[in-house]
Amino acid sequence: MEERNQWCFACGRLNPIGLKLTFREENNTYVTNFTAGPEHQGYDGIVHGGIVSTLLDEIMARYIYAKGGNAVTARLEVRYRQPTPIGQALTVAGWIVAQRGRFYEMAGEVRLPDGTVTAEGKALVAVVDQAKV
Ligand SMILES: CCCCCCCCCC(=O)SCCNC(=O)CCNC(=O)[C@H](O)C(C)(C)COP(=O)(O)OP(=O)(O)OC[C@H]1O[C@@H](n2cnc3c(N)ncnc32)[C@H](O)[C@@H]1OP(=O)(O)O
Repeated sequence: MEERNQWCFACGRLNPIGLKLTFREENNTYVTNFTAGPEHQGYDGIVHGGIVSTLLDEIMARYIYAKGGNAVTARLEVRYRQPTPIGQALTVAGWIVAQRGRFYEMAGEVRLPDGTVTAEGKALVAVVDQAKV
């Protein structure tokens, strides 16, 4: 395992307050599962929008990282369709929409166990030199 970046807030195994996400690829889609707790909420029972945004940011950028690129998010847009509840096993998925040189146009979504999409993401992910990350 690579020793760098183990304190990533979203995926680092050493970060004691991180989300400790793990990932898999299914049918050209990058996927993680996450169950938010009260420490991740804004309003009672509702996942903080910044955490939802983090989940989407991570799934989209890390897909390009997993494919071997030093990926950073250049632009991120989140549509919060409905409140995302804590205490439910969320599925977060991201996929490539298009590639233009070293920029990837990405999309993603957060789903409840019943398939309801609570948030949608769009991102532009850039591949940069290793020295920059
Ligand atoms: C275990 C490790 C975990 C791995 C997964 C990590 C997931 C985390 C994801 C993140 O959150 S990364 C942190 C948040 N993102 C950043 O900190 C990125 C900060 N921004 C940059 O580093 C640079 O702005 C960037 C690399 C995105 C682009 O700078 P460049 O110098 O490479 O691009 P340049 O300025 O030469 O522009 C090239 C083209 O891209 C366009 N461009 C640049 N930045 C853009 C941008 N932000 N949005 C849209 N377009 C952009 C720019 O207009 C131009 O288009 P044209 O050629 O058509 O003129």
